[in-house]
Amino acid sequence: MDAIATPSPAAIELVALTKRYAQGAPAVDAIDLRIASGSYCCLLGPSGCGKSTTLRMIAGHESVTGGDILLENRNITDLPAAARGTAMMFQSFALFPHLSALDNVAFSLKMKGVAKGERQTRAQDLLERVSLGHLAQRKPGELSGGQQQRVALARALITQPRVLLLDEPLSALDPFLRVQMRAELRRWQKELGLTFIHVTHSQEEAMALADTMVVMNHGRIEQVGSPHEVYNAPATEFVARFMGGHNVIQTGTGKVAVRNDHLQIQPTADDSPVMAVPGMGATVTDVEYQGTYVLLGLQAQDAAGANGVSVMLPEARFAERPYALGEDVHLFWAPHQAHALPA
Ligand SMILES: Nc1ncnc2c1ncn2[C@@H]1O[C@H](COP(=O)(O)OP(=O)(O)OP(=O)(O)O)[C@@H](O)[C@H]1O
Repeated sequence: MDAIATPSPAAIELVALTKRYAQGAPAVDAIDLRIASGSYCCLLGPSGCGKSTTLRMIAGHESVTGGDILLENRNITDLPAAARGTAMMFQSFALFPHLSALDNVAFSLKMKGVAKGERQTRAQDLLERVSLGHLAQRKPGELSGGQQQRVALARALITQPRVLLLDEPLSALDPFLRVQMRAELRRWQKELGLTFIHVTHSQEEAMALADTMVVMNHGRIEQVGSPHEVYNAPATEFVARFMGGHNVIQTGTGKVAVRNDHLQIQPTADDSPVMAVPGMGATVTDVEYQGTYVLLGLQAQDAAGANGVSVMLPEARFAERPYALGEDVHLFWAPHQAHALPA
């Protein structure tokens, strides 16, 4: 007997979800999205693209203008935040400064009328789980940024959510701690087996964390895919430019995106044939040493005219044959490394 393939229920499904604040373009414009259960999803995009509004609608902190939100096939669009099965972790952690870590974590159980003994036991268990059991009596001001983040996580988890929503959770931390806490978030998500939906404007953060990246622009979704898929085959010019590390080049048959480590250069004086592959002439305008590689800025003549492009050369390759400012070069790439972009 043939089994009918039914996709496993998405943790979260958005159907034509729309938010309009006032006249003008909607902040979120009829987006459709399925987020797999137990996955780490990052909503990514520039300021104002609608990613926080999307997260707040999922959380129930923002009303919906149109469309639906499903959590494991249950329509939660009109449910109050506390009844949805989601929990939110905020940028500044939003901990109560006058309460101990334990009381911060137990707070929502107190609001629900759970008896003191039980709520303290559950809060202590969660603090142990994030390795903070020994600091349960400290106030937030007596904890490091990373420790505060763990308290915030424990506080979000105490309601036993199916989906954890994180709004720029790392942006208040200094760069060193941010990278460290990023690894912790990823580890927690895997250990807990929960679905995380994390809003960020940082491509690097999304690439490091996500199973699925959702790149947004002007209230719409430009691309959904794994970091590898999005980085290696940007679907649009916006994605190619926003992700960075790509050049958008106008060829005779349309625009293509080529990663800057996939562009190759050769001195114009060198007679080795490069004509079989797409390419063009260019002049070196910038040489930036970056450690493991050297980033060259070039002014190239593509089909649309002068175009600034960048080429990343491994340090050893540059050392073998350094390029100087003002030098004329051939710029070329392998056809399979160019991704056609829609006009
Ligand atoms: N309460 C509000 N009232 C009116 N307009 C709003 C409100 N909140 C957001 N907007 C507008 O909706 C659009 C999307 O905002 P949103 O906060 O979702 O973007 P974002 O991608 O999260 O940006 P950021 O990274 O700056 O937070 C923006 O144009 C913003 O100005």
